[in-house]
Amino acid sequence: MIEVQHLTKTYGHTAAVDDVSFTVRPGLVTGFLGPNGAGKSTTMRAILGLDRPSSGRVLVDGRAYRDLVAPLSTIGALLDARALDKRRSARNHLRVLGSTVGIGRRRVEQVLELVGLTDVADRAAGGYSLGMGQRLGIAAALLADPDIVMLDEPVNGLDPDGILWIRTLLRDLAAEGRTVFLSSHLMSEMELTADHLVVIGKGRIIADVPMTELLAGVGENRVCVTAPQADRLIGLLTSPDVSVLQKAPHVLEVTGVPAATIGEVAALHGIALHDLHPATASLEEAYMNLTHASVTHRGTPVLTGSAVR
Ligand SMILES: Nc1ncnc2c1ncn2[C@@H]1O[C@H](COP(=O)(O)OP(=O)(O)OP(=O)(O)O)[C@@H](O)[C@H]1O
Repeated sequence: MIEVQHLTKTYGHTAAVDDVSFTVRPGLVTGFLGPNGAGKSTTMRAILGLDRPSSGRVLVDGRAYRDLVAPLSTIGALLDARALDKRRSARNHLRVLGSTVGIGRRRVEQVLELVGLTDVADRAAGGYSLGMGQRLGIAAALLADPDIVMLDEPVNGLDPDGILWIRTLLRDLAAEGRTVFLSSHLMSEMELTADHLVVIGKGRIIADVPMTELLAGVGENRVCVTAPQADRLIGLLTSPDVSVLQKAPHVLEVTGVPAATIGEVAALHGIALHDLHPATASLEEAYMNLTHASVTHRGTPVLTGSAVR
């Protein structure tokens, strides 16, 4: 378990993290989300004792990181996959890391196999692709078979096969009763991987909720309808309590009427429906709603056509 208690970290006059409290529980995959600069890495660094909190504290299995008896087998972490000696091979990197805590060569070979690096294990890590480097970082995090796994952007640079692999791995680790905590900007991937979410914006916690609860709160009361005669249906559904959004010529999103009622109205007027289902929100949509006010680094739309000239 990881317990973050009233954590504040300031750099100069700026609070990177401001009175943040949450608990990461065993047996679940907990996702850590937030816009760029929200404070995710700062929080993760504080968990590992790499940054000293300005106030508050972080406990890992009940102790501050520096007080852990066996830190590597308590929490395995990947914060920055590039932070390693680039001249060293993956095999040597893991052997050196393992030797500091009595981990033998057999376990090194096991994790190399687990992350799919056995074939390239003797090549210098400096020549690895981004995805291979990530795999090596994940191997290092798992080396001492830790109870808690914490990964900052683990899917960064992984190919589709690698993304599926890490998703399955993290879900399996949680199913074994371990604590899994990961950050990612890939909402679709987080939606498939995490059971619980902690969302941070401008250094403060915006949400600390089960995934199902977050998604249920957004999709409520909306129904997707596909009908070739969508225009006729709009006319029949229009009322002060109902809003109809035409998402495509034949596709409507209706709020305020149950799917069954829409089906009955359509049947009564001989309107064919090609599809009718309650809308489910995506994590991306829920996340955008939550964090809209907390985005500090926003791009501007690309201008096209006459607007450029
Ligand atoms: N060493 C530092 N010195 C000064 N400011 C820092 C330092 N580290 C982080 N910050 C600031 O703290 C804030 C939070 O940064 P942090 O890296 O924790 O965000 P993040 O959520 O991990 O962002 P990203 O998604 O872009 O990785 C940012 O405003 C950042 O500029």
